[in-house]
Amino acid sequence: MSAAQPRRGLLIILSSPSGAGKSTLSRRLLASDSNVRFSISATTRDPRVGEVEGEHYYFTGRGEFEAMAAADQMLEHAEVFGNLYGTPRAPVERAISLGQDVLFDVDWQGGQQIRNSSLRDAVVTIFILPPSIAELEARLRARAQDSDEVVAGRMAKSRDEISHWAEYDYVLVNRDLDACEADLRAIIAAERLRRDRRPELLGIVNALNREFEERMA
Ligand SMILES: Nc1ncnc2c1ncn2[C@@H]1O[C@H](COP(=O)(O)OP(=O)(O)OP(=O)(O)O)[C@@H](O)[C@H]1O
Ligand SMILES: Nc1nc2c(ncn2[C@@H]2O[C@H](COP(=O)(O)O)[C@@H](O)[C@H]2O)c(=O)[nH]1
Repeated sequence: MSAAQPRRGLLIILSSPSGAGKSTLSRRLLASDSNVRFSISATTRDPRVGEVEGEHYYFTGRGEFEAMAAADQMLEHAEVFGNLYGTPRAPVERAISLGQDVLFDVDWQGGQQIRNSSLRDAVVTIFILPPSIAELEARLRARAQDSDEVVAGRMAKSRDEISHWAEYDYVLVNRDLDACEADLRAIIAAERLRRDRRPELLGIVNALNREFEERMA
């Protein structure tokens, strides 16, 4: 890696139907990997019990949210389950320019928008499947943070979210949490290696091409 080109962080995107385990996996990863930081989204949804402003989300009104989006301050934004959610752009750009990897918990619409953004070269997308629909519902109910009506709404949307699985680079099944976390770490380790080796590989390929040209001269 040359001094003129500092290593850029990865954008690691996690998507899944609601309740498959993105937040749980994110918490585990963030607790043990100091080079990953979480992208704190803005949302118009009401805070759940225990959710902290600026830690879990930036809780905003619709007007404020729409003004940020109109000012191009969001890397992506979408309506999910009747609320607006979006990723503030500046913290992500700052973190990756410092070489930190950024973890996103976003729905398929957010995943698509980030994958199509100017940062696409550094994006790694991972979709988390539940082992079954019955288990997905059981997890949403066991989390005990949403009303029956909200759980029903999220279950109704889960098929649509799952239909986007093949758009992702990697797909994991979160049956056993420890095993799924291990797979997630393995993906991140491999993607870091791929990014870190790229400058060296480009140098080697350039040298090989020069050699071809010398032989043809
Ligand atoms: N492998 C697992 N086995 C059993 N329970 C799990 C597993 N993974 C997560 N859970 C539990 O399932 C519930 C939902 O998980 P979590 O909140 O992480 O889902 P999520 O995908 O982030 O949902 P949302 O999209 O609604 O934010 C939590 O109570 C969590 O403890
Ligand atoms: N497109 C985006 N989706 C987001 C963002 N932040 C969260 N989400 C997704 O919303 C649902 C519901 O989240 P919850 O916290 O209300 O359970 C879930 O699928 C998240 O992945 C975002 O910034 N952009």
